[in-house]
Amino acid sequence: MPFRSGFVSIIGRPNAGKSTLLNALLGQKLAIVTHKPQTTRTRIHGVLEVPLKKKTKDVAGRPAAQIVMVDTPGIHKPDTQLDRRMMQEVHDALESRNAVLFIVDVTHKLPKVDPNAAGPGEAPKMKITGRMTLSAAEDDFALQLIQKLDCPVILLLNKIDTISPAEIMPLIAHWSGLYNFAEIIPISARKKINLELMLDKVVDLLPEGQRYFPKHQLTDQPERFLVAELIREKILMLTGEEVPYATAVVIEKYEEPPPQAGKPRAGAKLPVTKISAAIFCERTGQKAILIGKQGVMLKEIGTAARKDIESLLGTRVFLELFVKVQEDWRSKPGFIEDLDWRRQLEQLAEKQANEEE
Ligand SMILES: Nc1nc2c(ncn2[C@@H]2O[C@H](COP(=O)(O)OP(=O)(O)OP(=O)(O)O)[C@@H](O)[C@H]2O)c(=O)[nH]1
Repeated sequence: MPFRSGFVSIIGRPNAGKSTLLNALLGQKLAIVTHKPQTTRTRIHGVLEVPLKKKTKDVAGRPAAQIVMVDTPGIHKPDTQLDRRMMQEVHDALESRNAVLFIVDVTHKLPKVDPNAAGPGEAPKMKITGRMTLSAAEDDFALQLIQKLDCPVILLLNKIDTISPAEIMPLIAHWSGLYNFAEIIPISARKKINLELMLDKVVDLLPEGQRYFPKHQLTDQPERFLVAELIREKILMLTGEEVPYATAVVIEKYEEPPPQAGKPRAGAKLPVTKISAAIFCERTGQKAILIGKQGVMLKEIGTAARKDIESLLGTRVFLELFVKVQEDWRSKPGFIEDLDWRRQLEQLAEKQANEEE
């Protein structure tokens, strides 16, 4: 069977489980996951190698494939310049895709379909009331987005580990009335339920083609930016209210250990990666929270992040964290552009070229 390849974007509203799905498929933590909405800020490419499944009497078989998965920020109504940037990331991720996975959280209450809201020939609109307002508006917004796409969309009903099987059928009926999905698959990203089935269906939708990335490359995002995300994840987990949303992390120094000749001796200490990172917040009050009494919070963030970074890099890590105030950075397009890891990568390359001249 000829090899297949293609780009597949994962979209859905905040907290639907996009990053959990990406990590579950890749078998490695690539995207940060927290219970707080809007954890993911930029597009992340995860490169997934899907092995050939031989056809047998009971199994339909599947060609081998490379799926470039694109995780996106949650679809939400933009309030700040940063939100607008995040939504631009979603739009970009939907450009020229082979397929889209639209993921919804089955624990959210269903919005009602309003038969009078749509004109003749238009897609049904949802009736949005009371406490469902925000989440339903976000699903509605997502539906409007996918209606403009010309690639197949698979609906993933995520978190089925939290509901009874009897509750699944009404959900399928509800969603199939709203859009002509290529497939509707109930899954649990956390418990890895139905992910193989989902991969079979995705590969089915891909064209024949060669790999976009080398076989063992897991992501297009260099390690130093994954490191920044791991630090941001700890801030999201350990601080509350506005602080996580007003925080950005920039790696200022990243010194990898020199390459080791030959295999390390048994019992030898691992080499050290030296990393300095700036944590930007918007106000001095937030800075005080991030540092904590006698630096306790910053120490906790650093210790937790260091452990994860060490397991990502496979080295020991010396991590220095600094907290800096950049007033209202979420409203400053220039600063937000500079935070984009692709932009930082360009700047680093320029700096390196200048140093070499
Ligand atoms: N019970 C259950 N929880 C899940 C499942 N998938 C994700 N979650 C949880 O839902 C929360 C949000 O998951 P994320 O993967 O960060 O969601 P996201 O859609 O990437 O969120 P944003 O980055 O905010 O857009 C986390 O607490 C996950 O552990 C699932 O299949 N079952």
